[in-house]
This record gives sequence, C-alpha cells and structure tokens, in this order.
Amino acid sequence: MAPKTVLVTGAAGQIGYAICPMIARGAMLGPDQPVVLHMLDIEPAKQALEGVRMELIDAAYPLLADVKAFTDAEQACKGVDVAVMVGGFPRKAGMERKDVMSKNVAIYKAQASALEKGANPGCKVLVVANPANTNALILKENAPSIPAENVTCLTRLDHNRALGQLSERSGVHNTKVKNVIIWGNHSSTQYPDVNHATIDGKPAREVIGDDAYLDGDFITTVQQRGAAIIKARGLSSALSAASSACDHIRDWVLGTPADGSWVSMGVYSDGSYDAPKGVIYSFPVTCKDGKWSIVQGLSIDANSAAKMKATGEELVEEKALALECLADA
Ligand SMILES: NC(=O)C1=CN([C@@H]2O[C@H](COP(=O)(O)OP(=O)(O)OC[C@H]3O[C@@H](n4cnc5c(N)ncnc54)[C@H](O)[C@@H]3O)[C@@H](O)[C@H]2O)C=CC1
Ligand SMILES: O=C([O-])CC(=O)C(=O)O
Repeated sequence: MAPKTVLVTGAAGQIGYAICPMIARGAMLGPDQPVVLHMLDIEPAKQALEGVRMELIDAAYPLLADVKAFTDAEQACKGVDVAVMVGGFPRKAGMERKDVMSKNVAIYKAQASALEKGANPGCKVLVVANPANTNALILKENAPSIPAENVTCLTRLDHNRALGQLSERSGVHNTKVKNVIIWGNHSSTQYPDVNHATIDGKPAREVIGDDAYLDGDFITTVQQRGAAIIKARGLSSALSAASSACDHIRDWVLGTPADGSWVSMGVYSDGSYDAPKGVIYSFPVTCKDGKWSIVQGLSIDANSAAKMKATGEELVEEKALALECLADA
C-alpha cells in the first residue's frame, strides 16, 4: 500500500511527542497503512524536534515509511494527505482561552497559505490548537481552495471525556456508552448532551437515574476537564488529546461504526439545529467513504436549545475577535 503523508505541526511540543508514535503505530490510519510523517515546529524548537525524529527512527516502527523534520511551513506542507495542526501557544494556568487567541490566529492564517499551496487534493485537516474552532475557521477562510468540509477541529476529546464520565458513574465499560454529543465550541461553553446517549443499549438517563447529576456536575466536569488537567499536571492534556485526535481522523477516513452510532466533530456549520452559519461548530456526525455528515432529526428540548445557542454565540464573538486580531496584526 502506498504511504500516506501526515503533517503534525507543533511536533516538538507535548501533544506532538504523544501523537507521533501513535500515528507511527497505525492508531490514526489503520494497522495496514504505511505513513510518512512530516513534523513541523519553529526554529527555537529545532533541536528538540530533531530529538523526536531520532527517537521515532530508534523505535523502528514497521508502518513508518519515513519521518522528516521541518521548520519551514511550506516545505512541511508539501504532499500532505492529513494535516494535524497542533502548533501554537497553549493556555497556561489562570489564562482564559481568549487570551491565547491573538497569538494563535496569526499562525493559522500563515499556515493556511502553506497548506493550500502544498497539500494533496482532498487533504483532511484537523485543528487541535486552541482556540481550536476559531483557528480552524481562520485556516479555512485563508485556504479557499481546500473544500470547507475538509477543515475540522477537535472536540472528540470532549466527546471521549463525556463517555469516560458516564462509564465511571455507571460502572459500564466506555465501549458500551454511545451517542453522547458535544455541541458548539471546544471551550467551557460547550454543551455535553446526554439526552440521546445510551449505556449498554438503554437510555443513559434511565441507567444513571440521577438527572440532577446529568444536568449539573456531569456537564461542568466535562466543560472544565481541560482546566482540571492543567491544574493537576501543570500542563494541558496531551496523551488524551493525541489519542482523541487519532480517533477523529481514523473515524473520518475509515468510517464510524455500522450500528449508526455517532461521534462529535467540529465542522463548518450549515446552520443545522439553528447553529450559527459561518463558524466551526461541534455536531454529532457519522462518517462514510471519507466524508462526514451531521446526524439530522434529533429532538432538542428547550434547555438544550438554550445551551446550544449560548455556545454558538460565543463562536460568533470569537470569530469577530479573531478578525479584529488579524486586522490589528
Ligand atoms: N482541542 C483540544 O481538545 C485540545 C487542544 N489543545 C491545544 O493544543 C495546542 C498544543 O498543546 P501542547 O502540545 O500541550 O503545547 P506545547 O507548547 O507543548 O506545544 C506546542 C508546540 O507548537 C510549537 N509552535 C508554536 N508556534 C508554531 C508555529 N508557528 N508552527 C509550528 N509549531 C509551532 C511550539 O514550539 C511547541 O513545540 C495548544 O494550543 C493547546 O491549548 C490541548 C489539549 C486539547
Ligand atoms: O483547556 C485547555 O487549554 C487544553 C484543552 O483544550 C483541553 O484539555 O481540552
């Protein structure tokens, strides 16, 4: 099988260090798909990046056809089939996500042009770096030849966190917890929705039997999990972010399960479920033949609608702020 080329930006950082070996082991594109890794970071991280390259060679991964380190975005983007955009400035303890906005949107504008010039047609883009939805939007807007549906952001980590919480609470393994939804922004306004979720085939609300928890602590725990990890580790989530990024691309490329169960992805909004158009909003999606589609027809109660609206409004505000930052730059 011909290798696929995967770009990882910010590859010398902590998510980079976690995700490159996962990709090289087949966690992203499957156990039979050889990969060429293109790792990009900035000049000051060049030596550390070279260290990661050396370790990847030393690990002798059977699926790793080649691994190259770059500090030039245009070279790194050449011939790329999948782009995992992790590079940027992470949030530190005490910082709100908006604080990292101005530093990051400028990077995403520049890298959009590099991707547009160099990437293979059909390249699938996943933005991980925060503010993930808005960085993805800026990338999409500045790479007009890349189809809008090929630019996505990571909310699968939030989705997986929701599965994890329900699994712990019910004592049922996470593989039997299905169809949670993350709506909206990858931020503390996201809405983790359990109204369609099942645990071992039964409605999650019935199995958990505690609506006060599901409408309260469950939601805030998932919304605040990133901050809780930063508090505990002094660093943001890295292995869970890396693993969820692999899940996101794997399901997009290879398809979601045949039972119709869905995952959450940040995608360019078409206005489904009254989400604002023109932002990258997290929806429930199924994937087939390399394409995602938003799950339609789910019933939404008034309480959910209000939460979905609030997170959508935040995305519209973030978009305006990002455009202001770019205009000032
Ligand atoms: N969407 C999600 O679920 C999650 C997103 N994140 C975000 O992912 C990003 C990366 O997190 P970490 O790996 O922990 O950060 P890190 O600071 O360890 O790594 C970031 C890397 O990006 C590099 N970088 C900076 N500017 C760059 C540029 N212009 N081009 C290429 N590389 C560049 C840095 O040199 C550094 O090596 C952060 O923005 C973080 O907030 C983190 C966890 C979950
Ligand atoms: O909260 C942060 O800054 C890191 C992040 O995105 C997450 O862990 O979900």
